[in-house]
Amino acid sequence: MQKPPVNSLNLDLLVALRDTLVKLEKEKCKGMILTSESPSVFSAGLDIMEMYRPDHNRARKFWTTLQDTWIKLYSSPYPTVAAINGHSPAGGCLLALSCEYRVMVGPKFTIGLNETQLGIVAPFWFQDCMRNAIGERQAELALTLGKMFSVDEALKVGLIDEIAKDKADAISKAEDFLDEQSGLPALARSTVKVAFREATLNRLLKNREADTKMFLDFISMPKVQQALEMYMQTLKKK
Ligand SMILES: CCCCC/C=C\C/C=C\CC/C=C/CC(=O)SCCNC(=O)CCNC(=O)[C@H](O)C(C)(C)COP(=O)(O)OP(=O)(O)OC[C@H]1O[C@@H](n2cnc3c(N)ncnc32)[C@H](O)[C@@H]1OP(=O)(O)O
Repeated sequence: MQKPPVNSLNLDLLVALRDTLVKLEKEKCKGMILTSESPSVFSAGLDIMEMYRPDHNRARKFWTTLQDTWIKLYSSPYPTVAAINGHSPAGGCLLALSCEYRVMVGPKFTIGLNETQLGIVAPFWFQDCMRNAIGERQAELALTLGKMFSVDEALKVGLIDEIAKDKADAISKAEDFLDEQSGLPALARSTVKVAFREATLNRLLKNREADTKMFLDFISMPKVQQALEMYMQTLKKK
């Protein structure tokens, strides 16, 4: 990802990500490493400006493109690794959680689904991804608190799989994971992957329109708009 300054996921970046994932699958990609060009941010999550005083049609397109991107990434037949070389809050954490393996550069960055802290709610499929990675108990704690994990905490709870000392080390560890996968029969590998992920995927696939409506209704609430405005101001003042 290369959208300065913080790889916030706006409609344009989501379209680019989705189209890349479609292309990789078509071209029978053997494996993908998702990382960031920024030295300190993997992705700042959803672009707040897409949710603040939105145009209804654009907001709908934004959300359905996010759903498409997640479905493609989460169900990709080829192996996927997130080389998390910077902070990874909210939607950034979702991208990392949707890969099969996570290597994060330590020690100073943070990762987590922090939505509760912002007065918004992580959608059920964000929550499912966290639950699948760290288990029911830890996911409930993390999501109710909107906890941002340090790299050490993330490893301990199973949110990431390995710590790297810098980006090059993270890429090298990610390549080791892909090398290991490349020795396996591809169809057997992807069938097992999709079987593990099917229930989570189907939950969104069967409820896409309801999920979209919930998002649109949620961001139309004056209280949510107020919370987003205050949050944007805090970020800008900083
Ligand atoms: C009741 C029923 C409910 C049902 C629920 C149904 C639906 C749910 C509805 C909605 C859910 C929506 C889900 C949202 C998930 C998200 O992803 S929300 C986004 C959360 N992201 C964050 O909280 C991260 C915020 N950013 C940061 O913490 C920091 O920027 C950083 C990533 C740690 C980097 O810090 P750094 O110091 O390097 O940079 P700056 O903070 O100075 O930022 C630079 C620049 O970028 C702007 N910016 C940062 N983050 C965002 C963002 N997410 N979107 C837009 N813009 C962002 C920041 O304002 C600075 O701008 P500048 O001052 O103009 O340079």
